[in-house]
Amino acid sequence: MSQNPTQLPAWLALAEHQKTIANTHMRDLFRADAERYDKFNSSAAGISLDYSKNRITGETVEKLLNLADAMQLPKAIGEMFNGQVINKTENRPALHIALRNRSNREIRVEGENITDAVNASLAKMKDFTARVHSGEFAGFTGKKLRTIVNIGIGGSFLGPKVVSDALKPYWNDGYQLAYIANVDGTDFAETIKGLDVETTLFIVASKSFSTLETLKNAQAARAWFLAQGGRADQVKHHFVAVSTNVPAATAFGIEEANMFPMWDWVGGRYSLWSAIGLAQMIVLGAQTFEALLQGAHDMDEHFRTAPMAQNLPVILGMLGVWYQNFFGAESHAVLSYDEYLQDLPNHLQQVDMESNGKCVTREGEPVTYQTGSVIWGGTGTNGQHAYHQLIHQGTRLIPADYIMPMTSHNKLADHHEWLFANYLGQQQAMLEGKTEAEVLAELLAKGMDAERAAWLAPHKVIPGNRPCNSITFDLGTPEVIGALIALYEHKIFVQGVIWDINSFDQWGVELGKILGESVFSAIETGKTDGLDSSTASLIAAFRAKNQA
Ligand SMILES: O=P(O)(O)OC[C@H]1O[C@](O)(CO)[C@@H](O)[C@@H]1O
Repeated sequence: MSQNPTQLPAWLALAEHQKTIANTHMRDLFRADAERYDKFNSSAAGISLDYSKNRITGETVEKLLNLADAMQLPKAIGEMFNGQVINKTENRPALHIALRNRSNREIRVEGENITDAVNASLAKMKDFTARVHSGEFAGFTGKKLRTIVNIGIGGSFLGPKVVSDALKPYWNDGYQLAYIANVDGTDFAETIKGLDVETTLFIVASKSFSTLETLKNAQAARAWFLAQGGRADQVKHHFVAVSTNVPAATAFGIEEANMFPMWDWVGGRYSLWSAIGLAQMIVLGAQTFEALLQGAHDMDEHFRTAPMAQNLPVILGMLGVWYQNFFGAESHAVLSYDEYLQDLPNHLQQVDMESNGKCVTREGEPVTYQTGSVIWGGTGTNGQHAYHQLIHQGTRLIPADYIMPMTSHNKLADHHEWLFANYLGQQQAMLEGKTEAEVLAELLAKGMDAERAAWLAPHKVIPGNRPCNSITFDLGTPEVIGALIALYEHKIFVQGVIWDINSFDQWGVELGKILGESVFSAIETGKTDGLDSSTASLIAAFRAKNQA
């Protein structure tokens, strides 16, 4: 039997408590307590979290932690870290933490200490990286491989891309890195344009080696390689694979020596720390990649050992539950004031929405409450000239994480000061807003006549009282980026535990894949009997345009 969280006394206490908070404005909470910032602040692994600008009091935090306790969060954390089979529908543990287990703690899966296998894979990645750098592993004409093209999708693309973008200041000189993910010929065509076949290395990154998009793009890359003058027996100089599926990668023409392992106990969306990160290691260098792992490990250790009240993933996760389940919020914005982190919302969309977009409990019973939130976002200040209007004056409550490094890799005039000023200005607007009295006084002071001012004022009122977290760090170093991504991974886990769902399977994406295959065969044969009229008509229209 599942434990329905909504029936727990801890949940009911929160629901009661919410009624008092619902009528409290955060600006009053700040005015009443000069130490509010100090009270709702925590940091770990180079990341500081100021969560004072939330609709909470000390009592709220206590009650949220009671709920975490009642849902046995500490036990669940222990189970994940100890390698228990927590992904029950796929009958496997979820051990991305083992991929960055820098202290070499023993973690056993079916009796085997997987830390050894992880270290061996890392050693193989490092050796390969060194051989690419030195030119020992070279292209078919003997030239050094300088352009790395990662072919993969979902977790074999989004996480790796966040890492390589975030760590651009650390790239080795002379390397290019490109990604091909979509089964849209445009993605392939635009990426391949102008590449030099002699110096291009394709990494086929696919845990399953059966993902349609990746296989189609890998085949297209192989065809391109042959059309550009490469021979079939030279494919091995330009293609390597990261996969659990050795036979499929072998059938593609990749030598077993050039295959890098993956394991069933790593979910695709949590795999950037594994050999799925090979392209990043080549471009960044092994030392930087290991620093990324170290940062994630530091956050893991914090999550595993820190008391709940100071535990960053626990705090972030429980605040999310507070708004999604007790205030009816539907989405959560990730607003990064760091150009290097522009893809973070995309990555978190996959990690969060594929993990917690579930409507049954771990035991398969329908949930009676909201689970995963809609994750969206972008970079500041661009977002301020777009969706911030809705954040400030729309009808929906959208909690937001504002993320920013205190110092910049690219110091330019007073840009960073302005960026930080905007970072804080937006949060102030969310917190304080602007009352009707303030708006009126301003308009009248500007000389507007009283009737026009009274009419205009409601349009300019900003309600405020909209919650946000300030997440800061000194500089986007490899360690910090590792810790930041791990922080969100664990936040998602915390929420999955509270909602009693399995955050590590993804059955919802399977049906569309299967239906895509049957539509494909209908496109080829023209047989649409039994299909709904919309699908059948659109197939007919597509065939009419695409068949000679
Ligand atoms: O690495 P693979 O096996 O090609 O899978 C790619 C992605 O497909 C999914 O299974 C579903 O979209 C993701 O979980 C995964 O990251």
